[in-house]
Parts: sequence; structure tokens; C-alpha cells
Amino acid sequence: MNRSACLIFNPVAGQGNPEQELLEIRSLLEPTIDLDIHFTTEEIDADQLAEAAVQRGVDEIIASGGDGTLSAAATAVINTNIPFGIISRGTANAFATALGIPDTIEAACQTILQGVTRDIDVAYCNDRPLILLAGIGFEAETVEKANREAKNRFGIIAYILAGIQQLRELQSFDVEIETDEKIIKTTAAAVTVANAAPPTSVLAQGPAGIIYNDGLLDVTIVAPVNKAGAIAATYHLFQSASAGNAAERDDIGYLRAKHFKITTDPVQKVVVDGELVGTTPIEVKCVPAGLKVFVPTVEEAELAEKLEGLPNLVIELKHPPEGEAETVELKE
Ligand SMILES: Nc1ncnc2c1ncn2[C@@H]1O[C@H](COP(=O)(O)OP(=O)(O)OP(=O)(O)O)[C@@H](O)[C@H]1O
Repeated sequence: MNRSACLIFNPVAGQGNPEQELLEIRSLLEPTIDLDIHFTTEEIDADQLAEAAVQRGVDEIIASGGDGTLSAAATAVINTNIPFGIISRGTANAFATALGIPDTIEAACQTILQGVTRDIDVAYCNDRPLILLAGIGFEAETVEKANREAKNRFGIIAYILAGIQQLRELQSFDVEIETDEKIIKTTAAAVTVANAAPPTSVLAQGPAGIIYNDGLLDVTIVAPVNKAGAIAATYHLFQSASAGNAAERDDIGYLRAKHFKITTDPVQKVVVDGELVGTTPIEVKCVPAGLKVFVPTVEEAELAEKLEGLPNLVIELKHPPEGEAETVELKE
């Protein structure tokens, strides 16, 4: 029997050609999955479309767009047990990267076609669903500065430029972080509560890896004393995260718990999954295994080999599988 799914498609996401991208998705998925396609509009967001799909009792929900569309759609699917597929077409694609889902259309569709799901944690931040992270301070300002026009023109560089601009205006605040076990008071320039985070979310990278199915959230506190310290701390987080290590500077702290209450003085802006949502105080609670997501059957391994694209490339297999040619010629 054919599978069926509601496909929620943002027709203005990303820098590609959405019409072409939709054709590609349909040609990959429709031989196996009956698609009921719904487009987001300026007025009707992905969460409303996903909510309606849940009400109709669809078998699967697939969302395609930038992180805004994917997060919004996911929020309506929490605790429904409906498998959720992701086809990223945005600028940063943090959602897919954080969950180890490929961000090319073809590989994302293959992941959905394979039909393997994994239960991942989600969270609520002041009763608003959170899939990736809540940023206080720094991260919040960065998103606000990377506006739509800049994103369209410069893509991911817009975020980096906004980050650098933000560094120049570094402002610290007093923060109180309460878990079920303790209360921590300190001064910080950025506090991030992460359920899952891509490596590009540098300010979430205090611990050595953020595990999205452990029933816990990770808080990273970055507390540089001056601008030079801010640059050094950010760079350290980037490096230690890339190497899979925990941060080791005095001005970086981290802790893990399933429930956090965070207040600041003065009040700070708060970003949840890339959207500016309000200000402190916040309360964040983990919802273990709240979302069932299509994931690749094998973890995306770091590529240990890349040869495609080399001029006049010929690859000779010394032990070819039976029935296959011994020599493969790849020409552009
Ligand atoms: N048909 C539409 N016309 C205009 N705006 C739309 C339409 N559909 C959705 N939107 C808006 O698109 C935004 C979500 O964009 P999304 O995050 O999916 O893509 P993006 O901004 O290109 O990605 P990224 O955040 O990675 O840059 C929402 O603000 C939503 O209101």
C-alpha cells in the first residue's frame, strides 16, 4: 500500500528556485508517497497547516522550507506520534544539521523514503514549543540583526556579520539560573538553553556534544569580561565543538538538567529556534521523546574521502562487487 503524507511547503524560503525544488521533491517522493501539498502564505504559517493536518488524521507530515517553517510545523506535531519529515531549503538549515538529517533535497527525500524514525526530545520555553534552543543576550541580538534583506543577499554570512557587529556592542547582565537541584547566580553576556544545536550555534557549545534524546537540556553560559575575551571565548567554543570537546575557559560554564528557570537583570531579549519571541524571565522544560522524526538509517559520517570533481578522474576498484565494472570514469 502507498504511503501518504501532508507536505507543507514554503514557496518563498531560501535562495533557490522554489518551483524547481517542488518539482524535484515530487519526482522523488510521489512514486512512493501520495502527497497532499499545502503552501504557507504570508498569513497562514506552517504551524497552522500542520495543526490542520493533525486534525485531519494524516499518516505523515513533511515540512519543507527554512528553519522558521520547519520549527513551526514541528511544534504542531509534538506528542502526536505522527512521523515528521524535514526537507531543508533555508539559509542556515540549523534544524536538519542539529538532528543529523542531510540538507540537500535529494538526500532529505531519501531519508524520508527509507521510513526510519527516531524519537527526539523537545522542550517548552514559557509554554512555547522549542526544538533547538533558546538564546538570551548575544544570540538573540544576532538573529535580530541578521534581517531578511541581509539573509537574502548574503546567506549565512549575514549571521556571521551580525555576530561580529554584536561583539562590538557586548553587554553583560546578571543572571539567575534555577534547576530542580540548585540556583546559580553569575554575570554573563550570553546564556543558551539547548535541546539540540548545530555546530554553528557556537554559544550553545559548552558541553562536549548536545544530545537530543537524553531527556535533558544543556545550558551554556558565556561570560567574557571584555571584547577581546568575547572573541577568544567564541573562538574557543567553535574550536572545542569542532573537536567534540567541552569548553575549558574560566569565562564559559555549562550544566545539564531537565528544567530551568532563568531570570536576568536587566531584562534580556530571548530567541527561540531563531525567532525573537520576547524577553526574560523564561522557564524551559524538556519533553522527552516528544517528536518522531525521519532520520537517516546510518549517521551521516564525516567524509573521509572526496574525489569527485578532480580532473580526468578514474577510480579503479581492486575488488569490485560481482557484476560491476572494475573501472569507473567520472567526467564532468
Ligand atoms: N507564501 C509566502 N509569502 C510570503 N512569506 C511567507 C510565505 N510563506 C511563508 N512566509 C514567511 O516565511 C517565513 C519563514 O521562512 P523560513 O524560515 O521557512 O525560510 P527562510 O527565512 O528562507 O529560511 P532561513 O531562516 O534559513 O533564512 C515566515 O516568516 C513566514 O511568514
